[in-house]
Amino acid sequence: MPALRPQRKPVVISGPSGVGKGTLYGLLFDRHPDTFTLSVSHTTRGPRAGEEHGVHYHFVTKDEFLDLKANDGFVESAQFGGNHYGTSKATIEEQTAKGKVVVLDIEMEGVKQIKATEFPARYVFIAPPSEEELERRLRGRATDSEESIQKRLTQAQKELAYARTPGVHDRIIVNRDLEEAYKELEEFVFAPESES
Ligand SMILES: Nc1ncnc2c1ncn2[C@@H]1O[C@H](COP(=O)(O)OP(=O)(O)OP(=O)(O)O)[C@@H](O)[C@H]1O
Repeated sequence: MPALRPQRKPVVISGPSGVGKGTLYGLLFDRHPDTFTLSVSHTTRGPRAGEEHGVHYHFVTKDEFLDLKANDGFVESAQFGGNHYGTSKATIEEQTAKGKVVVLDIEMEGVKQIKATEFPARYVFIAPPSEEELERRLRGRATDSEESIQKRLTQAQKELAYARTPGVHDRIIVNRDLEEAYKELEEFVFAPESES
């Protein structure tokens, strides 16, 4: 690996569901222990069994969430199934201050929101080799219903179209061969500022 220290600017990773984002940054975390950390979101939903406050999410009340939002405390936020979710600026700053490179796994609307702020970040999009292969991976994962797979594929088309907009992403990585895609991601996150 390069002797270079990674830049500390947070890395925003996006891409369609099932493309392999989690697999790729999981490898990054395994192979570079203590270098990276996944951003911890805020949510108003209740914790599920085994979920810990401050580890999986910052669990907050709706009032706390809305207060933080009104005070411009989030780089991005959204509502799903009646619950609020958001990435707080303070959380990213605290994690960065601990010496970690914060990785944010964010969907397209969140990417648009972060890009509309002055928040310093590097943007990488993970693309599938083809829509057929994306469908194969979603099915192979065997975690989704048919309806959910169809929804994810429709959403994927929108994400791929947005990702083609010039200037949105600093790097687009096609996840065909996992090791090759991993090498590209590693090279991107370790590149000196001027190159990324
Ligand atoms: N290069 C690759 N070749 C073949 N299969 C892959 C590759 N990368 C990832 N996969 C497989 O594709 C499936 C989806 O990967 P993963 O769950 O990491 O996607 P994701 O983008 O994080 O999805 P989500 O956004 O829904 O969390 C997994 O079963 C994973 O093992």
